[in-house]
Amino acid sequence: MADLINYYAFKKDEWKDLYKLQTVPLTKDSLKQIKAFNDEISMQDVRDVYVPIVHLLDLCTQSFNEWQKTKTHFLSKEDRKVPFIIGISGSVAVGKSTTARLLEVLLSRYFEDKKIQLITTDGFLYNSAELNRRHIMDRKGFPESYDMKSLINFLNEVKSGKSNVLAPVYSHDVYDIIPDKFDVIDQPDVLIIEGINTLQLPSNQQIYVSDFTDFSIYIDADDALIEKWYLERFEKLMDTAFQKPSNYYYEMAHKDRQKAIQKAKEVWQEINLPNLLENIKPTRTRADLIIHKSDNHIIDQIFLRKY
Ligand SMILES: Nc1ncnc2c1ncn2[C@@H]1O[C@H](COP(=O)(O)OP(=O)(O)O)[C@@H](O)[C@H]1O
Ligand SMILES: CC(C)(COP(=O)(O)O)[C@@H](O)C(=O)NCCC(=O)O
Repeated sequence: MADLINYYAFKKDEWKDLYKLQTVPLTKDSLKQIKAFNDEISMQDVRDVYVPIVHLLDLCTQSFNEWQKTKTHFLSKEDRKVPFIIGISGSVAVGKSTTARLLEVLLSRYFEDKKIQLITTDGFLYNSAELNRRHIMDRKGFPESYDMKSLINFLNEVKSGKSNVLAPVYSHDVYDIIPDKFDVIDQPDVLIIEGINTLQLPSNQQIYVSDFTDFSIYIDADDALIEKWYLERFEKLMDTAFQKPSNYYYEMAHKDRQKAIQKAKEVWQEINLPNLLENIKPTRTRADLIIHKSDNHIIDQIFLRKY
C-alpha cells in the first residue's frame, strides 16, 4: 500500500510493542463475552492489536474531552458531556460488526464507569418496500440506498446530548429493516457506529457522517479474501435459515446448496464488489486507523494517520 504516504505503517509485532507496559484487564469474563459472539476471533490479535488500540482511544478521548471543555469555556457556556463517536468502515463482510462488538466489550471493560453503545448504519437503509418502490433493490448498500438525512439527523441528536435517540434496526436474517424495532441511544460516553458508509460523502448532503465521528477505523483486506468471507457468512446464514420459515433464505436453504452459493457469488460480483471498488475503498484514506487483515482474519498490518 505504497499510496498511504500520510500514514505510519506498522507490522503487527511493531504495533504490539507500543503499549507493552500497559494492559487492558482481559478477565475470564471478557474473554468469554468475546468468544460468545465469535469463537473464531484470534485472542493473540486481541492482545497484540486491539489492546493498544484501546489505549490509543483512551488518549484520544482524554484530549477530546479537554478540547470540549476549552471550547465551552471560551464560549462561556456550561460544560456538558459530548459523546465521543468512533466510526468503523470497510467492505461488506470484511468484519466491521465483529470488530465493533469486540471494541465494545474491550472499551466497556477498560472504561468501567463509562457508557459504551453501538449501532450499525444498516438500520438506516431504506426498507425493502421503499428500495423496490425506487427500483434500487439491486443497489442495496450503495449510497442511494441509505436514508442519509435520517442518519445525519440521528448523529446530530446524539452529539447534542439528546436522551433516548432511536436508531432503526436491520436484520441480515430477514434481509430487511425490522418494523417498530429500535436501538435506544441514551447519552453514551462513547458511541461506536459501524457501516460501509461511515466515511462517505452523501451525494445530496453537505455534511459527512465523519463530521460527527472523532476517530475512524477502516478494516481492509484483499478483495478475493473478502469474497471468501462473504460466501462463508452466506453459508452460515443458510444453515441458520434452515429451520426458520421467517428467514429470508428459508426457501433457498431447502433447495440445491450449490445453486444458492452460485447465486451468492453473483451477488458479490454484481453488487458488493462494485460497491467496494466505487464507493467504499476510495474512502479508506480518510480513516485515522487502517487495520489490514490476511487469511483467517489475522491482522498483519496497521496504519495510523500522521496528519
Ligand atoms: N476477527 C475475526 N475472526 C474470525 N472470523 C471473523 C472475524 N471478523 C469477522 N469474521 C467473520 O467474517 C464474516 C463477516 O464478518 P462481519 O463482522 O459480519 O462483517 P461485516 O460487518 O463487515 O459485514 C462473518 O462470518 C464473521 O463471523
Ligand atoms: C446490508 C448490507 C448492505 C451491509 O452489509 P454489512 O456491512 O452489514 O455486511 C449488505 O449485507 C447487503 O445486503 N448487500 C446487498 C447484496 C447482498 O449481499 O445481498
